[in-house]
Amino acid sequence: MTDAALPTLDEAGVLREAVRSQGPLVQNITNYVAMTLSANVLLAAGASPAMVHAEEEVTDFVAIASALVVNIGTLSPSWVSAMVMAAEAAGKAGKPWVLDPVGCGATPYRTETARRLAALKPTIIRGNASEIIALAGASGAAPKGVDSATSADAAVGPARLLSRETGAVVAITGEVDFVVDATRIAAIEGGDELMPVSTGVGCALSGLTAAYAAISPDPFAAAVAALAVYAAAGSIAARGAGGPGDIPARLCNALYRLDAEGLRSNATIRLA
Ligand SMILES: Nc1ncnc2c1ncn2[C@@H]1O[C@H](COP(=O)(O)OP(=O)(O)OP(=O)(O)O)[C@@H](O)[C@H]1O
Ligand SMILES: Cc1ncsc1CCO
Ligand SMILES: [Mg+2]
Repeated sequence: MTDAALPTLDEAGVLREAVRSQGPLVQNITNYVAMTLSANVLLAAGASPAMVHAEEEVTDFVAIASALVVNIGTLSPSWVSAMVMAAEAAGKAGKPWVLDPVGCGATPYRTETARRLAALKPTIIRGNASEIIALAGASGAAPKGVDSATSADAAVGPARLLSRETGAVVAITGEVDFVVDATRIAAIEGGDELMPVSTGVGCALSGLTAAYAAISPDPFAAAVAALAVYAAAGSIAARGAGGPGDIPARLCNALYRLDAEGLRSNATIRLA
C-alpha cells in the first residue's frame, strides 16, 4: 500500500475549514471532568457543542445534532441508559457517532458498558491503547484507571480486530496516534508529552473527531484529519507552556488560530 491511500495534511486542512464554515452541532454525552474543555475545543475549532445527557431529551437532541459523542468517563446507570438511547437514535438516523470507552478494562462495569455501546456500531471509536486493547478483548496492559498503561502501537492489532467486529474506524492515541480500518493503518505524529498530563485532553479530541465526522462522509479521513489537527495544535500549544496547567488554554488558542502552514509544519500523517 502507498501513502496515496491516506488523507494528506492539506486534505485535513480542507476538512478543518469545512468544520469552521459549517459549524456542526455536536451532541456530547461526556464526563464531568472533561465537559468544559470538550466544549471549548469544539468552539475553538468552529463547531457548536451541547452537553445533553438526560434520558428525557437525548433522542430529541440527536434529531437536531449533526453528530454525537458518547464518553463513558463518569458513568452511572441513568447515564448508560441515555447513552444507549442516543446511540440507537444516531444509528437509526444515520448520524455519525464516536465512542470514547474511558477506563474500559479497569472495572467490569466499564468494560461491559463499553462493549454494549460498541455493539451499537459507532462510526468511530477513539481511546488510549489500554482502553482499545480491553474493548477488543485482547490481552495486554489494563488501564491505570483512565490512563493508558502501554504504548499505542501495542493496540494496533487489537484495533484491527475491533474494526472488523464493529465496522468502526478505530483511533488509538498516545505518543504516536494510529487510525485503523479494515484495510488501512495511518500513523499521526505531533502533539507533546504535556498533553497526557492534562486531564480530558483525549476526551475533548473525541468530541472534535465527532465534529469532523459530521462534515465528512468518510470516517477514516475524518478521524485522521481530527487527530492531525489536534497533533499540530498540541505541539504549538506546548511550545512556551510553563507546564501541564497551561495546556487547555493554549490548546484552544492553537486550534482557533491554526492555519495550513501551522498544520503542515507541526504534524505528520504516514502509513504504518
Ligand atoms: N507522549 C505524547 N506525546 C505527544 N502527544 C501525546 C502523548 N501522549 C498523548 N498525546 C496526545 O494527547 C492526546 C490525548 O491522548 P491520550 O492517549 O492521552 O488520551 P486519553 O488517555 O483518552 O486522555 P483523557 O482520558 O485524559 O482525556 C492525543 O492527541 C495524543 O496524540
Ligand atoms: C480523570 C477522569 N476520571 C473519569 S473520566 C476522567 C477524565 C479523563 O478521562
Ligand atoms: Mg480517555
